[in-house]
Amino acid sequence: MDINLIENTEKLSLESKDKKITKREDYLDWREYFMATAFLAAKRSKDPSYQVGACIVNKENKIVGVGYNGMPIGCSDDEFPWGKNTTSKLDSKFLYVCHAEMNAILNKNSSDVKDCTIYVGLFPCNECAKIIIQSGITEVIYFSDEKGHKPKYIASKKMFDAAGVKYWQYIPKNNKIEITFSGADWQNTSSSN
Ligand SMILES: O=c1ccn([C@H]2C[C@H](O)[C@@H](COP(=O)(O)O)O2)c(=O)[nH]1
Ligand SMILES: [Zn+2]
Repeated sequence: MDINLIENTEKLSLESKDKKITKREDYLDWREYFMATAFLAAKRSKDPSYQVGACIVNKENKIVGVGYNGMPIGCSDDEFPWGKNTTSKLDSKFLYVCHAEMNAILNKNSSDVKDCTIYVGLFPCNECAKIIIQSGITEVIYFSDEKGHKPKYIASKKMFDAAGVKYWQYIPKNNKIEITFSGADWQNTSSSN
């Protein structure tokens, strides 16, 4: 083989080995990751009208609790009611459903949730606001405030303001985050080693 060709091939392969590999840039940032976790949890909800998820995060960016709105343990999703406008209040979901925020707090895997942030799909109602305040959570990041005009939700804001709990609306960078189970994503980018 031509000696120049061999030298050039070796030089080329050295150059490609030395090329600096940089990090991926399209990774989820922390906030996207936590709000997406709340949205994923909401997919577990059986409520036909609102599926709400919540994700609690500590100061070290560790998830310490996740929850969604659902019937209490032992109360069958098939036997307890999901309706709202029922003749008897006893037959409506309102008396039974555990809210996402309450479930996330009760599901905590740490000793407490003091100074944590809660990510929620829907701004918390007054009952959840009370539990959030009493649990020591100091920040609420919510996606939708579509019930914000209702007295319950106005009461939440009054309580958060009085208790010094910060709250603000999350505006997503991406409208969609896709999860592909096939693994094709990394097969296209990994090296042959
Ligand atoms: O702070 C909240 C407020 C509401 N939810 C849940 C409870 C219900 O399952 C739905 C709301 O349904 P409506 O039909 O609008 O009453 O959302 C919650 O988890 N956390
Ligand atoms: Zn609530």
